[in-house]
Order: sequence, then C-alpha cells, then structure tokens
Amino acid sequence: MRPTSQPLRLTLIAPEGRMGKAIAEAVADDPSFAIDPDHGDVIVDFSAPEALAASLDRATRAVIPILIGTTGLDDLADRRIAEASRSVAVLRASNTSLGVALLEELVERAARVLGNGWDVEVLEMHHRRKRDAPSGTALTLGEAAARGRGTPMRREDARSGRQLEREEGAIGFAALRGGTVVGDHDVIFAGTDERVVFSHRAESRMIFARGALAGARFLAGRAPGLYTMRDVVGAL
Ligand SMILES: NC(=O)C1=CN([C@@H]2O[C@H](COP(=O)(O)OP(=O)(O)OC[C@H]3O[C@@H](n4cnc5c(N)ncnc54)[C@H](OP(=O)(O)O)[C@@H]3O)[C@@H](O)[C@H]2O)C=CC1
Ligand SMILES: O=C(O)C1=N[C@H](C(=O)O)C[C@H](O)C1
Repeated sequence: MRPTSQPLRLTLIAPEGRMGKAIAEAVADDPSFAIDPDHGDVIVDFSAPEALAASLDRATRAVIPILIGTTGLDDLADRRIAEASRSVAVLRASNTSLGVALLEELVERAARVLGNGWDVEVLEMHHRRKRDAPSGTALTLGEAAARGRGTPMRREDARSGRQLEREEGAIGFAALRGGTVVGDHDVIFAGTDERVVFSHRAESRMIFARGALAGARFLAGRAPGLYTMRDVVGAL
C-alpha cells in the first residue's frame, strides 16, 4: 500500500499527443499526481486504436489499472477490454469531462420521458485533425438515448445521397470537422411541432485532462472490473 502522501504516478501511453500534453499540464498543477513513464500506479491511454492491445497487455502483466480515453475502437477492442477487466480495473471513457457525464444522464432521462415518438439526432463538431467519426462521445450519448428508450441502438450515419425517409427508431449521427474546435456535441430530440436540444461545448482540453486525473484517482487500488465516468462522478 502506498503512503497517502505520495503522489499517484501516471504512465502516459502518448505523452506527446494533444491529450498527453494536457494531462501533463494538469499534473504539473496538482502535487498529488506525478508522471512516471515506466513505473506508474495507473496507465493512462489517450492515443490511437492501434496502441490499445499493447496498453492492455502492459496493464495486465504489471497488474495495474488502466484508463482508456482513446476513441474509434472496434468490436475486437471491446472484447479485449472486457477480457482485461477480468484481471485489472479498467475505466473506459469516451469523454472524461464532468459536463458530458451530466449530459449522458440528462439524455437518458429525456429519452425515457419522451419515448419512441421522438426522433434522436446526435450532431458533433471537432478539430480538423480528429481521425474517428462519429466521435466516441456522440456514440456514448446515442447509447444513453437508446438505453432511456429501452431499445438497442440502431445507428443511422451520413444520409447524403440517400432517397429514403428516416428509419423509424434509428439514432442519427452527423459529424463536422474543421479548425481547432475542441469538441461540440448536440443531442436533438425532434418531436411533432417541438424540439428539445441538449448541448455541450468543450472550450479547452483541460476539462478532459482534469477528468482523467479524477478517473486515475478513482482507479487506484480499485478491484478488477469495467468502470465508466458515471462510476467516477457518482450520483449526479
Ligand atoms: N476520453 C476523452 O475525454 C478524450 C478522448 N480523446 C481521444 O484520445 C485520443 C488521442 O487524442 P489526441 O491526443 O487529440 O490525439 P493526438 O493525435 O494529438 O495524439 C495521439 C498520440 O498517440 C500516439 N500514438 C499513435 N499510435 C500509437 C501507438 N500505436 N502506440 C503508442 N502511441 C501511439 C501518437 O504518436 P505519433 O504522433 O508519434 O504517432 C500521438 O502522440 C483520440 O482517440 C481521441 O478521440 C481526445 C480527447 C478527449
Ligand atoms: O478527438 C478529440 O479531440 C476528442 N475525442 C473524444 C471523442 O471522440 O468523443 C472526446 C472529445 O470530444 C474530444
């Protein structure tokens, strides 16, 4: 057991990435954390899908928890994460901000209250360098809406060029890319003669970085299992 006065050591998988740098900045502002490239207490992976298998392997071999912030992961990645979570604590978070954790709750509740008669569309915009679309957050919010409705999520992505009406019960996704936008998400519930719109605007990557530190703190000493930001923030 580490003495509580010791900083929690984070091993960053991609220290030179945009998120790696933001997390290093948050750590520099908080003496209860430190970066340790080789012997961290928690692995923090905000990198790329190709890095995931090696990161999980590193966590399970060393028996230390891992925070996965990387998005754009496929079904094989889902299975690898589930497998790793049997031996170490894994926090998977497509968005580590407090605002999006709250938004997820609100969207689930709205979908439950409004029911299947309302169409759900998720719109997101990110910077020109983002590689995956729709964003991980958009998919997480779509899943929250499906959960609220009590139905499996059926995705309807880009409709350009189609000559079909909207598929009933589907959740639509649209992605915009440009400039330096940190991360915009809108979830639109479109009913007959009215719309309810939930929005989140990330104004700096520091919101994700601070959330990542909260996630790492949550993971330290945690039993094996698969956790989400809802476990980290508790009841909202
Ligand atoms: N959960 C959340 O709250 C957030 C999640 N993200 C997600 O985090 C990820 C990273 O985003 P961002 O920091 O903006 O991206 P960047 O492109 O700025 O950084 C990615 C980093 O990962 C490194 N990398 C790529 N492939 C590998 C590999 N196989 N092994 C080790 N390192 C690798 C890159 O190194 P190199 O340049 O040398 O290839 C680079 O340093 C994305 O999936 C993004 O969607 C982003 C923001 C918030
Ligand atoms: O790549 C990004 O920048 C972001 N990625 C995450 C996502 O895909 O949802 C979180 C945030 O929106 C920024």
